[in-house]
Amino acid sequence: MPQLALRGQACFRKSYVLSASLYRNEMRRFMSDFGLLRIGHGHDIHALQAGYEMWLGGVLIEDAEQGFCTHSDGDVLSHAIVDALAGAMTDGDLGTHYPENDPNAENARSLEFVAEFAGYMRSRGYELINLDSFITLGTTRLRPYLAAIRANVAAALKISEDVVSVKGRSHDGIGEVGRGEACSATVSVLLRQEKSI
Ligand SMILES: Nc1ccn([C@@H]2O[C@H](COP(=O)(O)O)[C@@H](O)[C@H]2O)c(=O)n1
Ligand SMILES: C[C@@]1(CO)OP(=O)(O)OP(=O)(O)OC[C@H]1O
Repeated sequence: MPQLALRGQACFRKSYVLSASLYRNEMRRFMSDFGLLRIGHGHDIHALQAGYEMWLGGVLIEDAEQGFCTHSDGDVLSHAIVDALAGAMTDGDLGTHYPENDPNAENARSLEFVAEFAGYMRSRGYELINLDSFITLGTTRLRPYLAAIRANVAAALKISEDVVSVKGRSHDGIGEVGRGEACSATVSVLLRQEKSI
């Protein structure tokens, strides 16, 4: 069993017999060793339209015959990443930080939102432990692009590619994503908060 889980169990067992203040001390010690772990989820979906480009993780999907007709570049992966980070920090969502009526966000490269938001996250004392993601798209094979997307995301977040995963799914022709009418992304993140209680 990982050391973190063992320490957690020990804290829990002791909490039965220790007073509240001793329990708090134990938790303080646990958190100063490992920090507080926080999970975040992000999701986004955009319709696809002919005559528009498709950008995912800051990479132009050149094989895509349709793209996103949105305020920004519509990069669903980048949007879902910001939402996942904001969720883990309980700090609003994409639209709170990058409103749809903000002229600066018009035609923005959404990967820049990711880089900027990651800087904000660090300034608030959080560290990103790992990120896992899915892009779901029925029409265009993404595998040739996944390595470049992963590298872009890791660079924007200033973390190693070893802790970034970007996967593709087709949805087997089912629903609007499977039929190629839309493209979606889901993201999970784990953050460590350097904070004492
Ligand atoms: N747009 C996509 C979707 C999937 N892939 C790759 O194909 C594998 C099988 O996916 P299914 O959803 O069809 O079962 C998947 O693991 C990806 O590697 C892809 O490249 N582009
Ligand atoms: C990113 C923002 C802002 O430019 O615009 P869109 O590109 O429309 O994307 P969406 O995911 O619909 O909403 C979030 C908006 O805040």
